[in-house]
Amino acid sequence: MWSISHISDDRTQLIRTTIDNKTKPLGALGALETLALQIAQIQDSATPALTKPVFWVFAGDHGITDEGVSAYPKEVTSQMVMNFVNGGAAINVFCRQHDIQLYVVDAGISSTIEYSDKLLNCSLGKGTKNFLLQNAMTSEQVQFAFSHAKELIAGAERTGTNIVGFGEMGIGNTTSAAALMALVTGIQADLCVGRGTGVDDAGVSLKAAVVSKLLARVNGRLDPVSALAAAGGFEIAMMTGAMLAAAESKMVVLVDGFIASVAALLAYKIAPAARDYFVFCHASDERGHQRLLAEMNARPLLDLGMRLGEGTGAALAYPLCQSAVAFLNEMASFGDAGVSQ
Ligand SMILES: O=C(O)c1ccc[n+]([C@@H]2O[C@H](COP(=O)([O-])O)[C@@H](O)[C@H]2O)c1
Ligand SMILES: Cc1cc2nc[nH]c2cc1C
Repeated sequence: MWSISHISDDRTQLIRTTIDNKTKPLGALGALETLALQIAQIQDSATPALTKPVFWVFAGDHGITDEGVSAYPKEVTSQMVMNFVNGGAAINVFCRQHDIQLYVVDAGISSTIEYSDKLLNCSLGKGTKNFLLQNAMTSEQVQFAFSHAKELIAGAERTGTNIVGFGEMGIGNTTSAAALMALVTGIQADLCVGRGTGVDDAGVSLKAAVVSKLLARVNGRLDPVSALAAAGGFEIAMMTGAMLAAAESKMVVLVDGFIASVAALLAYKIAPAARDYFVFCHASDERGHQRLLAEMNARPLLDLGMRLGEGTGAALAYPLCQSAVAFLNEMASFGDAGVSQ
């Protein structure tokens, strides 16, 4: 289904030399140098440009909330969707600040809402099933999620977008994400769960027990698509598909926090070359995130103690991508500036 090629190595030496010849001590722009090289490789160009950034916030409800795994009621998912539509959430603020186009996607929330050009209907159902009792969704729903996501990316590509970010909103989704992480990596349940929206120690233990029960129900590890069917969220399945589709279209993919990184892990397990297109934007405060990033050998750009989701960490990293491209294109070399090397 996916045709994703590794990023080009053709110009790597040329770009490295260009970066090293800029008027700065060798390596002094640190992670920004790695980022500039990655973007240049993605675009197979020594003079990359970022055009028409687009973010999507995928929202979905989770049957696992019946187990009391979140600090907030599940109604908050739909209420926050209206907040996104009205422009009042953190992600709205950061997208406005950085001129990023933002769309909200109903991936499968339980309430009925009015769709518009900014609130898109990709609903796969009125929330997932409680994954302790049965699979969260069917494998057909996973495939629908992937094809909806592919269409969203194709639409953005047609309008000239080459950098995208994905956020999510779903009360209960840190438990779903932790379950997916455990299912595809084999990492033990208590290392995958965290406080999410702010549960106490007993809540964290409950989440670990929920994930352990799920592992017992499905008899251990699963491939990424089966894992999504077993314990996924509609928004996580759609983010996974969108990351794969964006990699297929050679876009820069801004990866947000814990839940988005689980989607990135699934995408990477489905098509390892997709990893080349991922910019890991921030280290979330969610406990399993460091361990998850290590699975992908990822070093995040920012560490701000954030744990909000919505794509907020990714939006904050967008100007760093702009800076990386700008220094590569605009900084003088030692030769140009007459500075001794
Ligand atoms: O992105 C993160 O790292 C992150 C970490 C903790 C919580 N969240 C957000 O909080 C919600 C899920 O938390 P919970 O406790 O309901 O599982 C969901 O809407 C996520 O966007 C997000
Ligand atoms: C208010 C609120 C906003 C959020 N945004 C993403 N997850 C969230 C969870 C809550 C509870």
